[in-house]
Amino acid sequence: MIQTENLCKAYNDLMVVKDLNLKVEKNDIYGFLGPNGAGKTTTIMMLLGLVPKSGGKIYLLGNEMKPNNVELKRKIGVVSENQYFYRDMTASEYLNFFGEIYEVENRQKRIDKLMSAVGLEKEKNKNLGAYSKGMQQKLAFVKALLHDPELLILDEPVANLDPTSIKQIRDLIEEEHEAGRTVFVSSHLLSEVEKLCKKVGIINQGKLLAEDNMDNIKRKLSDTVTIRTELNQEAQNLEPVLSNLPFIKAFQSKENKIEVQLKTDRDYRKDLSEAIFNSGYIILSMQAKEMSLEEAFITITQQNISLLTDRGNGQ
Ligand SMILES: Nc1ncnc2c1ncn2[C@@H]1O[C@H](COP(=O)(O)OP(=O)(O)OP(=O)(O)O)[C@@H](O)[C@H]1O
Repeated sequence: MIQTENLCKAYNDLMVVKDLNLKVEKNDIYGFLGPNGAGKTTTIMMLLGLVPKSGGKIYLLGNEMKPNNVELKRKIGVVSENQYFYRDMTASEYLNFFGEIYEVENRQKRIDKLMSAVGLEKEKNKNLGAYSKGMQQKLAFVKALLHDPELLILDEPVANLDPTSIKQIRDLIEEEHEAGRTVFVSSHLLSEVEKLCKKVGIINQGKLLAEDNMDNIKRKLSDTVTIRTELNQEAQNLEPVLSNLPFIKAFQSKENKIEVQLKTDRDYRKDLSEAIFNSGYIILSMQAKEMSLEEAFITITQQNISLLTDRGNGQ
């Protein structure tokens, strides 16, 4: 759906995107992440043909992207940080204007459905000049989806939104994804990305450092997983038993709760349960404390760790 090969961008002598090899598959919801100034917006602008690239290739929907490829652009829906609106038009006039240009079938029905999905059904006759930032952003979503694009490219799509609106947009993205759309989304709101995206790409200083599904990224970053277990009685005799097991790297207990660090070369939870049970304890609950996307993001970007060495792309 989106593939870049050694994509580069230089402003004067400064390389801000360096040999970027992205791969977004059909029907992915792909989170494109990176610290401020990492090169996300520049990359998105190049994908859309709005900023010329300095080198490399871009393929969208299987075709090489050329800035004047109008047919290809029609298959893409875009929400960017700064949208331009005609302030004197009502939302309804604005959407009908674009609906006509895109030749959207059942236009009014589609507009009504999308406006109601983002909670703007009662605001459709209001002038856009009177729309708040959040309302403008939701309207940008409606416009992006109006023509049934195959690919959605979203740059900070929920930046101005309140929690209820964020959920409306998340639900809408999930619904559109289930209808077969591929979604490429850049956002600093990592809790949202974590809820929405299966796969993420992380860039830092213009270079791709990681591109994988979230679980693989977390696993690659950590050689242990923390398991918290609650037992039916105080864990006083367990330490000598568990500390001797080769798959346990650390152990601590307090009253009837224990916390162990398990190796991650395979899933050792069954082995742990058996060892605890054979020592005469009953497990009341067991939880894995997962690394959050935020922890993974900070580790990768602050230490500039590349998880891509196995892809042989030299990054
Ligand atoms: N028109 C421009 N001229 C010169 N340098 C630019 C221009 N646009 C962006 N840059 C530089 O390119 C780098 C990447 O910027 P970009 O906006 O792509 O980052 P970003 O990852 O989207 O950041 P943020 O999360 O802060 O929006 C930054 O160092 C920025 O200063």
